[in-house]
Amino acid sequence: MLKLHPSIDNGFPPASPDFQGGTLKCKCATNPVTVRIGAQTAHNHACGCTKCWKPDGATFAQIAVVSRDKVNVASGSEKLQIIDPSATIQRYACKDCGTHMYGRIENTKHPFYGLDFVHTELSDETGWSPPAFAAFVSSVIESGVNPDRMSDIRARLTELGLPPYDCLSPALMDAIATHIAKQSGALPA
Ligand SMILES: N[C@@H](CCC(=O)N[C@@H](CSCO)C(=O)NCC(=O)O)C(=O)O
Ligand SMILES: [Zn+2]
Ligand SMILES: [Zn+2]
Repeated sequence: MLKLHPSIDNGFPPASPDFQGGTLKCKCATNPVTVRIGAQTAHNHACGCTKCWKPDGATFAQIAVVSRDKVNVASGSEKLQIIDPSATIQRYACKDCGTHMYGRIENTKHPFYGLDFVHTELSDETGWSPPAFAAFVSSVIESGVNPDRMSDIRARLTELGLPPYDCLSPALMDAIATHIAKQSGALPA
């Protein structure tokens, strides 16, 4: 079977009603970085881009957003470093194991400002929002996936209930464009 991501390949449970979050833990056996997420996530998706963290051997990342005020580093903050300070999403990773613990947008004008990006499979809790689409699918080629595999990859994503897109989902792209149009004055604010 074509493997995309360990939390996606066998299907995924639905979100639990009233789920209140959980604790993300990096892969270090000792002194792990832990991050408390105090709310349910939204817009969970598989992401094929080169920037999102993927577990060993995975072709896709799984990534969701949550309000930045619900994200708190609980332990190991001294091990966190920003992978690329110039990136739109500043990804805080564990220096020792490389796991990305959260990604933060500091540009207050960005459509997603206020939302942090997190990988909920790093938590032991169940009940997180499941992935609902696949983003930046063509970008897996940038990581070395043979382009000849793309139709099988898209077919498998579709079979799993994750419509494949080469940027974000239409709903998110519309939300981004609406935000930009309101900023420019093309639409009323
Ligand atoms: N082809 C590029 C695409 C990278 C990209 O634009 N990634 C998106 C989605 S990440 C989560 O969905 C993005 O918003 N990136 C901003 C950032 O990473 O700072 C590639 O694969 O590298
Ligand atoms: Zn670690
Ligand atoms: Zn990504």
